[in-house]
Amino acid sequence: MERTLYTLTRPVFLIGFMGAGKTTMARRLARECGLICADTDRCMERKYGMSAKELYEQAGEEGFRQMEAETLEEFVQGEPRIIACGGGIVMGERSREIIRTCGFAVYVHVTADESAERISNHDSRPFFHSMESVRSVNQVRVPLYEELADVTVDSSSRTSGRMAYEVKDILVKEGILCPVRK
Ligand SMILES: Nc1ncnc2c1ncn2[C@@H]1O[C@H](COP(=O)(O)OP(=O)(O)O)[C@@H](O)[C@H]1O
Ligand SMILES: O=C(O)C1=C[C@@H](OP(=O)(O)O)[C@@H](O)[C@H](O)C1
Ligand SMILES: [Mg+2]
Repeated sequence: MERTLYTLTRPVFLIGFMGAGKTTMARRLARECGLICADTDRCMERKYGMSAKELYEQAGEEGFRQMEAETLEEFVQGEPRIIACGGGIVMGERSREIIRTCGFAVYVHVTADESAERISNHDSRPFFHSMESVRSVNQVRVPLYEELADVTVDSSSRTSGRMAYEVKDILVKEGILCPVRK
């Protein structure tokens, strides 16, 4: 039996705190629907030859946000795709503008505590040196995620597979994800 393939009418941005499952869900959703997916971190890692955390440490907050904005700009110029954004992308004004004006934003919600439980290697992300730091960074960002969100999905007690189905349904209902053939 042939599966249904889909096309996107607009780029879809997955936003939310580290550990929300944006990267995992973007891949699942893309595989499930036959779509292209992209990840700001993976793209920057390929381009600059180092991990996102190393890039963050080397470029600093401002430099890293600038690189993210440039990456988003490239993504939105191409064919619409599912875009897993780095958790701090909302700290960049240019990135917020792109997310607000160029597509549909799905806020994948996770609590700071759940995020810390999921990320087994705390050395792989900035800000994970203490729970106070994780909580305070999250607190600053939540209003920005909420402001940009076209829709919010809760990742608590849900597998990435279930989340991908939930987001797929939402995107179909919103007319953003359209079946192309049986
Ligand atoms: N829905 C989920 N429930 C539990 N753990 C998850 C879920 N989605 C992803 N994870 C795990 O959490 C960690 C971070 O996932 P990732 O997709 O990299 O998140 P993000 O890109 O939002 O930082 C990974 O170890 C991943 O396997
Ligand atoms: O929140 C942040 O500032 C960051 C989140 C990470 O992405 P994920 O949200 O995909 O983990 C990555 O961009 C980098 O380590 C910085
Ligand atoms: Mg990610």
